[in-house]
Amino acid sequence: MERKNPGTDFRLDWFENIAINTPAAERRAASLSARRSLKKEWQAAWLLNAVRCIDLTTLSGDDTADRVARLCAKARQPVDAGQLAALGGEGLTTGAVCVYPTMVAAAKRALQGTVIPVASVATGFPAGLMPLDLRLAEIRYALDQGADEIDIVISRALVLRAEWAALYDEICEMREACGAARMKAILATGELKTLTNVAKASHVAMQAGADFIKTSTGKEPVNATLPVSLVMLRAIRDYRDRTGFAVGFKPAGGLRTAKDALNWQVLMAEELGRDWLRPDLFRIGASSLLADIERQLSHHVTGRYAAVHRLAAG
Ligand SMILES: O=C[C@H](O)COP(=O)(O)O
Repeated sequence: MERKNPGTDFRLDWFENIAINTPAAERRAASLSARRSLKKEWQAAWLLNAVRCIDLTTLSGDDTADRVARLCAKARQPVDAGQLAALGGEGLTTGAVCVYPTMVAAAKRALQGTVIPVASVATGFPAGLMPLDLRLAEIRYALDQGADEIDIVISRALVLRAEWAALYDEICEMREACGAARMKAILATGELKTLTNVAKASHVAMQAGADFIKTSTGKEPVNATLPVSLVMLRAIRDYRDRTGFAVGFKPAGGLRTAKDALNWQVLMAEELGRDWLRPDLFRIGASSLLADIERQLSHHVTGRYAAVHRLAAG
């Protein structure tokens, strides 16, 4: 996957005066479903779109090559073929799979013959508490194994100490190590304390050349939330207005229900427009979301068959 965001010089003036009004962001996020209800007949299409944007993930201490192979089989055919045909979604795959660096080779083998990218976490995921040279070496290792995309973690301490230039320099080095591979910067928002920090870290990551900004590792006590996502999406919009570059967004961690998949897509559409709802600009990082989407899709298929039978019966 080719990267798109060349980054910029460090521009503190683009974000130093940002101050996010947390209650206002929370109110806006909380009123999402009241403002936008998706028509039932369109829900299956939105759910299928969510599937093609999923980074199907396994990041467990007991991962094995066999588990990764099963995950990849699911990525190739995420929804029952009969259901997909009934809904007009033939050929659908997930957006990518996401694994630890030592599982990349197994994932590449299992995905041979497809164009499904393999994303690898790196840089000492999830905490990132390793010397920088080791974190950079891990990126190079994952690429050597065949990773197409790299999900880096940022140093939370640099955010908490407001060392923005140091954060920028570190992410630039990671960006360079990633070469042509798409780089997603995990902000670990649940550990950044304030929404203002989330906004500022988003700007720094984009200026340093992140192709995506991602909310969470899935390992923090609080993972993806709608208020955090709202703030990140507005930072993406601001960066696009200043530079012309569209940076992608990846909510991740704790997204488990079809309703989550719909809510996050509606938020994206509201803040950035429907054009952003495609795998090169939107991914959902999730290990267990697909099961609920499948369940909900099967209701849509059943509903459609019931309607056809009613019509046939006359
Ligand atoms: O990047 C993806 C996350 O680690 C997935 O988190 P999850 O297991 O809560 O879905």
